[in-house]
Amino acid sequence: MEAPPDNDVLWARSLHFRHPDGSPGLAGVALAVRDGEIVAVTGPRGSGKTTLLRCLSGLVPVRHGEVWFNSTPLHTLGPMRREQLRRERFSWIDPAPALVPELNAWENVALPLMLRGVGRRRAKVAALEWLVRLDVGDKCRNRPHALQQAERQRVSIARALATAPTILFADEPTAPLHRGDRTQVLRTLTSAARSHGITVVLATHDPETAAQADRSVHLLDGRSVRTLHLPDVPDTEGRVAWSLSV
Ligand SMILES: Nc1ncnc2c1ncn2[C@@H]1O[C@H](COP(=O)(O)OP(=O)(O)OP(=O)(O)O)[C@@H](O)[C@H]1O
Repeated sequence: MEAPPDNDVLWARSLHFRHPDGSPGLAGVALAVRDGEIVAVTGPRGSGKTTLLRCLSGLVPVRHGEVWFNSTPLHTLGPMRREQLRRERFSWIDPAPALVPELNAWENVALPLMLRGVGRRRAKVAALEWLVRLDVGDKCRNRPHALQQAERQRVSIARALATAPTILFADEPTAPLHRGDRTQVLRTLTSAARSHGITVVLATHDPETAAQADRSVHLLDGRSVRTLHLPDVPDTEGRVAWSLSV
């Protein structure tokens, strides 16, 4: 078993995955993500984006292939060690906000900080700063049921960034937002990630969202493909794009 290159924070090789009911999920994906990079995982619905993020983040066990986080082979870890790693080094944003209903907005953002040992007062200050950054500072005392869906997602994004994870996995993070708000929230997310040195792996089927990343990896039927854009071709079809399985 050979460890990945030093400057890759996340590295996967020959990644195959089948869902518990036998449905195919991934069919030999390879991926390398450098420290601090923002990588978009793109592809049509059902192409395996969520499944890939779940495998890379240790949410599901990898039985065929390798996933490395720095020099740690995630594919060899048991459930307890994977869970610990996820809690300490990773954050996750779901397409639908999942907040603790009994806690208000700032308490939701502060919770993962307090679970890491940060005192309540310091955690509250940090939570409020992130909520302001995500434009929901005035809703900090509202519980999730008293927030709109888009506001709940802003709180979820604040919570994911507040712990300054090494890697943030974001699965369609702007899906519940109004179209007009998406670019602004995504810019906040990417600029916060850049300023804090957070690596981001972002699943999206939206080309505008993918354009905010440093680089895209395209999935098709659970395989990574490389899209080559040819220079202008003088025909009525305009630019031609080829997809090659790699
Ligand atoms: N829990 C599951 N059990 C069985 N099949 C699943 C499960 N989750 C996903 N699949 C199937 O695996 C394939 C990949 O799904 P996945 O959700 O990873 O794709 P996706 O690219 O994220 O799609 P979307 O953009 O719709 O979220 C699809 O064919 C899907 O139906």
